[in-house]
Amino acid sequence: MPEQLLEVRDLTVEYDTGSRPVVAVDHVDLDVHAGEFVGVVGESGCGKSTLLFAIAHLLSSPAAITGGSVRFNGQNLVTMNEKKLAAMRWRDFSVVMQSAMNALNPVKSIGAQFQDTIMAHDEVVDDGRPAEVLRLVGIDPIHLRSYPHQLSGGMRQRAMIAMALLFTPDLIIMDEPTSALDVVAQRSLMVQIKELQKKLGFAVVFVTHDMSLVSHFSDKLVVMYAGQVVEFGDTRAVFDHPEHPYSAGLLDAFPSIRGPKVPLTGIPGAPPNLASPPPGCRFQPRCPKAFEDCPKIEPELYQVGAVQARCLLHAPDLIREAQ
Ligand SMILES: Nc1ncnc2c1ncn2[C@@H]1O[C@H](COP(=O)(O)OP(=O)(O)OP(=O)(O)O)[C@@H](O)[C@H]1O
Repeated sequence: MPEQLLEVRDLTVEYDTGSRPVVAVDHVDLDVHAGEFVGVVGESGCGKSTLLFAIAHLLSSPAAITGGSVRFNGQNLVTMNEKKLAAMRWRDFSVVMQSAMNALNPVKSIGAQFQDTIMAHDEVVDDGRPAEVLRLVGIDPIHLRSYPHQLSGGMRQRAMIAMALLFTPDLIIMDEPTSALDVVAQRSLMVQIKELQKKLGFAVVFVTHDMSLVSHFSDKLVVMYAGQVVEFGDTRAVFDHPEHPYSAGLLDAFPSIRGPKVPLTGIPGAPPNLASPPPGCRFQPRCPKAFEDCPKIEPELYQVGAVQARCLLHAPDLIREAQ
């Protein structure tokens, strides 16, 4: 078993809205091992981005971590001071956000921005490193002299990934890094991220709406619903046999590129307001398998074979009662 890199325990994040807080991340546990590719999926508003921001300690008001820990290489990022965190960001873990390509400074060349990142750390970096990381992501190093507007969207996104690789971190956190690109550019960037990951050995936590992307690229899958993890396990196991009706619904809502043509069903209704989630299981108002206990009992994450699922269908006590 590779070493444990990231250990998230009981992590809770709330947005202070003045009235009832919005609990966007609710007691989430997550383990990431060295070199692993973990996909995080779920509908819009289920807390995926908030979880990533919380892990990287990049949340700003009105969001705040109200409980839990994020241990990275054994150190708790939640209680770490900003100076220590700043030294770790880029060097030990980097973050590539959804609109990363717009995160580049428009009035500075790519090379100058790479230098700024290097200068912000005490690490000694080889002079040739900026050119090397650009080459790694398939961009001619001549573009170190280019300004962001001189690059295409895909190239800017690649440049951000190159920046994330400057110090070869142990972990790269990515929030839909390919969503602004066309399908062809999206695929080629994903293939490249995967190849780099294999070559350089970093772990990835990757948020996406796109089930086909995670099916091809991630080792482990986290399915989130209404701020909670509802299923976690090997991607293949979840795809072959989803144990939570929400995971099954998500899978049925996406077309298979190569598989047989089947009608897409989708999930009726919409995710709940996280300031006042429904009682019991949060998915029960939309669940095709809901039964009388579902609005009454809050399910835990139950071990079901190789995966974990937050569904009363797998609650050991209820299964025993039903027998
Ligand atoms: N500033 C805010 N104030 C109050 N609630 C917020 C705020 N920002 C986000 N939220 C709520 O937090 C929840 C989680 O949002 P988040 O952006 O993390 O979800 P997501 O799964 O990443 O969505 P998407 O896929 O659309 O990016 C949502 O219900 C959202 O309404």
